[in-house]
Amino acid sequence: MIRRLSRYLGPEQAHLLRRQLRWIIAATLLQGITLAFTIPIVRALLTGTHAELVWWIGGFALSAVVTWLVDYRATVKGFDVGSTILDRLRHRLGDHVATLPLGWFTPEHTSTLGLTLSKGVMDILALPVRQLAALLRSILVPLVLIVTLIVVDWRIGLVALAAVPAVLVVFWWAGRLGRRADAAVNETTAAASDRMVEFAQSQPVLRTFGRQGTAAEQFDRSLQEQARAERRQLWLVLPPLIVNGFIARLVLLALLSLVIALAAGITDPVALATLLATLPVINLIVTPLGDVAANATVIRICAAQMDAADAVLDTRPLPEPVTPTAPADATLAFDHVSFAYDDTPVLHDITFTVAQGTTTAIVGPSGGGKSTIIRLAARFFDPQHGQIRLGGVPLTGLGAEYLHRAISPVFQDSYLFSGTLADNLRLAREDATDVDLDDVAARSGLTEVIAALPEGWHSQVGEGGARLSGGERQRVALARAFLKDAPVLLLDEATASLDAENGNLVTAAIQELARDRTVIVIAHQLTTITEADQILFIENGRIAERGTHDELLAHDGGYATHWQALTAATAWRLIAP
Ligand SMILES: Nc1ncnc2c1ncn2[C@@H]1O[C@H](COP(=O)(O)OP(=O)(O)OP(=O)(O)O)[C@@H](O)[C@H]1O
Repeated sequence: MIRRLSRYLGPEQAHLLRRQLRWIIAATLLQGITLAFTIPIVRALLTGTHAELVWWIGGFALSAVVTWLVDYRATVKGFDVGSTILDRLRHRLGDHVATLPLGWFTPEHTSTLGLTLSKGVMDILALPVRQLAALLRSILVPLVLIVTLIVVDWRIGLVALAAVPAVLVVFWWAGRLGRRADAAVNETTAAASDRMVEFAQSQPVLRTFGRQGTAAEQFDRSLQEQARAERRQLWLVLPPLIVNGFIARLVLLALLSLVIALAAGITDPVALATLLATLPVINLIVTPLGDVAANATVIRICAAQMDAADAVLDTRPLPEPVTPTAPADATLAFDHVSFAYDDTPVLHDITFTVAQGTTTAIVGPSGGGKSTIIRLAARFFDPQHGQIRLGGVPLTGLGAEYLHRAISPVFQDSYLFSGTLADNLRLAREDATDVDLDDVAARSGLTEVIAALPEGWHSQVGEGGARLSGGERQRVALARAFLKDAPVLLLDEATASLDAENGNLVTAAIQELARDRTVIVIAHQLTTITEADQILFIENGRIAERGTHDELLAHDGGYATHWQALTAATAWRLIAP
């Protein structure tokens, strides 16, 4: 655990933790010594002189003041470590996440990451700020007092010492039992927050179709699963707490019985007073021993959050070449590529070439693997088998910078950041002038949209572009691609959900954007398909057929059937109004 905290602090700041540990150990040892003064004070009260009593009380007071000062110092150091971890861990997680493959950002990972960055980091913070000192106190203070007891009467000291291994076993047991339950709680909490976001976002669709009930049931079910996991966690935490309390009481009973038995055989008043003076110390040993299981529970919660943070930090970024190689041209080639999401194979032995400046349309039934091909071309992931090359260079040898410079992706879910319209476009090219912005706006059908907005280019688009319509968001995404002016265009032509006017505008913009570029497009528009230089018909993760539109129609296979369905659907849409 200390090693993991040091890792979060980094090599330059790890000394802060070592320094804090030294102060905590000094404070807890001093606390034990201060409490040990109880024995001579009680003995002096019962049998000593006034001068002796004053002397011991003075020693106690001095020790208490020094303890308080050292403890204060340890607390301050704890806050130093805590605030450094808060800052560094969040930054490290942020920096690392920025290097992860784009394919890592599934809804499950992003909601777990959100929990780790908020609640998780705060739980980890509790460790240096509070919990480390509490844990060391519950172990070191009893140990100092046990040593004192051994000095006073070795028999009482040894009985107290015998309790230590039993309590340590409980500590280990509490940690082990709870860890399993924590994993279930973390998983169900992430799932519930996922459902909650989905439930809120899907309200318009659900209400339109009168299906609030179904989604509410799903949301309710995930909350119930979360509550069930939390109940189970409570049940698993309980047995070690009960056993810990039982051991503490057993030790107290054994020690009290021993003191009484020993006192019965003593006649010397000073020896008797010394023996009775151990009674308050015995109580001071047993109380912290009884807190060990509770401490173990809190530490375990911190450890579970550390596991979640480590899972992110240990996710490997895609390998980057030592010396990136520039692509010779904009020809894109898939060479015997196979790919699986985790253990589920999705693409099998995909081989094709998109010559520079040509368009390849990908068509096929839903779930066949079309989007996965585009994601691989944008290097969201690396394929498990085969190679993808741009301008003769494998994507793994190209390096992120050459790749991002060469490729413009325009996907269905192109994200807009909360900020102004101009900010969103300048993501594609920071130094774009106002004239450049107006130029790409005209080419992507954005000019009227901007004219209609109260603050024009400086209008806020809202989180995720919520203040723009679907068609307007797509045109912004296209304008970004125009501005970036990359030689390769990866496109998901999702115009089906747009109205006729928006659909035509977007299609026209796409056609202009595609001119003279290397294009892979998941095609839905009939003209995009018929005008493509090459069509790949993807079915069940394989290239089932390939060729031009006329060749594939003549072949009269899966593509021809797919085409008939597409044209029928389009004709129906045109006639229906
Ligand atoms: N991130 C993911 N993790 C696991 N499986 C995935 C993931 N993305 C897609 N899949 C699965 O991979 C298969 C191919 O999906 P893909 O999105 O590539 O198909 P598609 O042909 O583009 O479908 P559509 O036309 O419906 O968008 C599907 O079975 C899908 O469920």
